[in-house]
Amino acid sequence: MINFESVSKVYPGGFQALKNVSFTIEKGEMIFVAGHSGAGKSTILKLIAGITKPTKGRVMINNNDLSVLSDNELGYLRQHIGIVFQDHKILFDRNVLQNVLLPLRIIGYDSKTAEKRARLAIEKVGLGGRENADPISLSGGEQQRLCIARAVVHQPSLLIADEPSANLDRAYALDIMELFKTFHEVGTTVIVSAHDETLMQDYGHRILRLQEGRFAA
Ligand SMILES: Nc1ncnc2c1ncn2[C@@H]1O[C@H](COP(=O)(O)OP(=O)(O)OP(=O)(O)O)[C@@H](O)[C@H]1O
Repeated sequence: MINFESVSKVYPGGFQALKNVSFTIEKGEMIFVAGHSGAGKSTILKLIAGITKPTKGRVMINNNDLSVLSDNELGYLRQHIGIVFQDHKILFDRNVLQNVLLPLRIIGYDSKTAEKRARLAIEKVGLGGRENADPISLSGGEQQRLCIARAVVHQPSLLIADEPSANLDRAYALDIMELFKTFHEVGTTVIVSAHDETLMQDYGHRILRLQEGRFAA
């Protein structure tokens, strides 16, 4: 369970990205974070991933206050989180399989198990057969699928995606949402942000609507 308790975030330079925000996300829930550019969506996701810390308030995951965890404890927690970043973070000097293998190498999987899992994840996101492709040869939608394969290859219990459908045609964007739905259906907690709320409407999941760092009325 994720719990934001009166969380504010002021970035160096003084910009207040979040203003006293409180909410709870249940284990196994799928939830959307909506809002215009600059509303604070990425800040919420980065706080959940422990990438940045609140200026005020507490971010709790399974009753652990992220601010007081040691680097080792945070590292352990992140092994249970998969993140799809807004800026992809694909390594273009490695092929599709090598990109997906990377998180497993970091966790320390043996190479045989790692390769088996990576191939399964690639298959799952619809990129089967493209294992040896250079990422640069993939379309935007396929690159996004590669990022999703890399985020889920270690079977995280929490999957966070920051604007995964940005820059994609509507049909591709909806396909990506469907893919997230399949992870939710097997019990993963899934948090997806987007500025286009129409992509979220058909799912019936909760939408956290942000406006200038607060929940919209
Ligand atoms: N590291 C930072 N330093 C200073 N200001 C920041 C930093 N990160 C974000 N901000 C500012 O905080 C505000 C909220 O940013 P955030 O990235 O959370 O918004 P967002 O809703 O995800 O927007 P977008 O959809 O454009 O990514 C923005 O005005 C942004 O410029």
